[in-house]
Amino acid sequence: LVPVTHFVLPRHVRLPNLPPSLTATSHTGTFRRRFPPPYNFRALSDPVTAGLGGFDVIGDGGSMLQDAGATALVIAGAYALISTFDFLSERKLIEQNLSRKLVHILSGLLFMASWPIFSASRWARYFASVVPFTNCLRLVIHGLSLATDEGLIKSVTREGNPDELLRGPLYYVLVLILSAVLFWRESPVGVISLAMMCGGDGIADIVGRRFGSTKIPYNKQKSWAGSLSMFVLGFLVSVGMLYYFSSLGYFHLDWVSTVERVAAVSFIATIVESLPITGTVDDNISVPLVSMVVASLAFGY
Ligand SMILES: Nc1ccn([C@@H]2O[C@H](COP(=O)(O)OP(=O)(O)OP(=O)(O)O)[C@@H](O)[C@H]2O)c(=O)n1
Ligand SMILES: C/C(=C\CO)CCC[C@H](C)CCC[C@H](C)CCCC(C)C
Repeated sequence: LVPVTHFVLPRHVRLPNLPPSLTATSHTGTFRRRFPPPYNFRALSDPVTAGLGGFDVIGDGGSMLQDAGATALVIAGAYALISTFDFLSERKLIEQNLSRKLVHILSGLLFMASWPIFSASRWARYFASVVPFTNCLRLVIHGLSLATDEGLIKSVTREGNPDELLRGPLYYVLVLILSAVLFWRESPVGVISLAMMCGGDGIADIVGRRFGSTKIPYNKQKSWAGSLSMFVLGFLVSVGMLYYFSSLGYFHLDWVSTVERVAAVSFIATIVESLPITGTVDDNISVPLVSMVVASLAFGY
């Protein structure tokens, strides 16, 4: 017998007295069978479930409007973030490299944090991807010196050389696009990979440059302090972002095994970041891609 609450609760709510493979869908009054995945989370946010914590309040036309508005808002946010760090480094309130690393940490994490303001539509992830895509165009245009934007160059490059825009920053925004399109807010895999690239890799530089006097034996460019801080912050940011998305109802996690799996991903990503391969493959490629592979194996897609 199906309790009446099944029809009034938000769609994503998984009722405790149902078998794990059943999810209530309130708009039709029916139940959608989902095959339980072979891992410890249940994705709850596809077109069936809704954005903003599960309520699809405005229908298809409204979804497009919501996504267009969200895209505009996040593009403005990205512009404001870069301008703020340009202002701070211009005024010498923070050094250029710290500005670059704070942009590295904040832009991807804030981008990911903005995903719940997009609708439940299947197109929402593509609307969201427009944000890194516009930044990708911006990097290519300025990287090729087709236009000049001193603010962008100051807040995003190491030495103020436009060429640099076509390396680390460009790979970074491409990874944001890949993660949004492939994983979106429905899988822990993308969330963890971005947390490792943004939080983990970003803090390794900030801490390593300041406190990294003891170098790693196999890589004199990297330090124990940098790598340890990457492991700890990558882990904490991953768990924090997973908690954020799961508390909004996008997936359910078993926290004990999640913590173990995230620790394993953080450990392997940290090892990869510490290897003397930076000249061959950029950290903004190796760290998120390895995290994606390991998190996919640990959690399933
Ligand atoms: N595990 C790590 C990582 C980084 N660092 C410190 O941070 C600096 C920059 O490291 P990294 O980001 O790998 O260098 P780049 O590739 O030059 O910079 P980016 O990836 O930001 O372009 C290193 O020289 C080192 O002082 C560290 O001590 N330990
Ligand atoms: C310095 C960077 C990488 C080098 O390791 C980061 C480059 C960042 C991009 C130029 C800007 C990316 C903006 C994000 C796509 C959106 C941020 C939105 C948010 C709401 C601020």
